[in-house]
Amino acid sequence: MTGLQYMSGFGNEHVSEDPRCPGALPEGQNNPQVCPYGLYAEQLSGSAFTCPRPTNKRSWLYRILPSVCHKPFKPLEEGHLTHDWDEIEPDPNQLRWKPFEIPKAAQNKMDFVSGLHTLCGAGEPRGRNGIAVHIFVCNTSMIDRCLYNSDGDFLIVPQQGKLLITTEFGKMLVEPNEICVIQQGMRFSVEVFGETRGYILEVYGAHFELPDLGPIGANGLANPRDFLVPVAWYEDRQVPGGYTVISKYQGKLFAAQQDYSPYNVVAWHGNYTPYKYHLEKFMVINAVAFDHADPSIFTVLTAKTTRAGVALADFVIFPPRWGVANNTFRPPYYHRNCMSEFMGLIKGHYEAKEEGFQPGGGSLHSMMTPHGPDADCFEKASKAKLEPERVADGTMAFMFESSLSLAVTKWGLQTSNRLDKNYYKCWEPLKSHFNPKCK
Ligand SMILES: O=C(O)Cc1cc(O)ccc1O
Ligand SMILES: [Fe+2]
Repeated sequence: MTGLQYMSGFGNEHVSEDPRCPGALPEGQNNPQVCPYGLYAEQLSGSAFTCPRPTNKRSWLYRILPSVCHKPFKPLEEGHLTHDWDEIEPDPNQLRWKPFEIPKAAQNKMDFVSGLHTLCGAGEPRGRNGIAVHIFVCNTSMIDRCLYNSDGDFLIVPQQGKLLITTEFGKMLVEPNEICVIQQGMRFSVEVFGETRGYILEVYGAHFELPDLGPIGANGLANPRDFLVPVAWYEDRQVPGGYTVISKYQGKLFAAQQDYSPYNVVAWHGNYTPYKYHLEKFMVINAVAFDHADPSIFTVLTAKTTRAGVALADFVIFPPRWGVANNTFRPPYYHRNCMSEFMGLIKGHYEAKEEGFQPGGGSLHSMMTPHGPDADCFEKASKAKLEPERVADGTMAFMFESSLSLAVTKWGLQTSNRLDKNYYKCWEPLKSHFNPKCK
């Protein structure tokens, strides 16, 4: 498991062959009349054929059988996925969830697919414009079944437990404080090693990119070379009982049977791949004179819309760093935003809320819903001696920030039973300090 190899670079063109079959990649062309080792050639397109070069994405897979060899798809009643954003009346309140419960394997075996729960989202996969935030909780590995998402890309944030992810491109081990992206159409299976939980940002109709750096320059934030891509790995495995290929298609799950493992890609090349990234590698930038900088300085990845500077969704982290700003209220400011802010916590505490916001839980501050530091944080930070100080050591909070107005699902508001009904109370003790006679 630890011996896994990766190739490095964001969005690069890679070539990879399983070392058991040297020369499996055709030389100089994609579709020879007969491929080396008798393999089938299959293209996986991640962008329209005609996209301009910087956004054109595709990979060529050389496999034992083409993916088309399967029985018909049938609806699969499993998990708690939805993109029905009208299940329940809208709720503009500040929302906070206690850690989502992971079932015990002895009582309720759940794998990555059956443990998917949609929490909030907007838009829809058919129009190729939207996002969803899902929580996954599981205790069992996916055995002889794989998932692919026809609707969009999954950015997966494990919070508890490692994920050993087998993909058509090879294997990746993704631990808490790492993230991975499995893009539209890529088949994958998740092995787990105990009670496991995490968050997923799904985007329909866009792929994640590194943010532009503007005046920061040519380096910084998430550096391209720190993104890791798996190397080709295959198994030539017949599965007489039936292997189940699950497709998330137009928001619903469908299952098709086939009698072989889909991880039969002996070699591949291209720039459309899954990848992972360790959040500790993020080169943090912060204010070094005065004021609190907007959290966009912490953007790891962005899924853009066609409106300049407006993200379908940004993945933003709050990493350990130095706080040194003078004459400044250093925690996040009070805020009303034309974007939606979903936050999660991988470990530790979040500086604006020492209590109540826990690892494995979440919060949603919807469009224009006021939010900011709780009363305790305000009082402390208004009086703190402003020395250089480590902020967020040993912690990792993150935000999915979207230009869409997110609806919360019935599971989120009711069935999960994790909503913190007292969240609003954390601001109640804030009192007026106004004194017109004293500046
Ligand atoms: O806690 C939040 O709401 C996220 C957030 C953090 C920050 O540093 C500044 C603005 C902001 O919305
Ligand atoms: Fe905010």
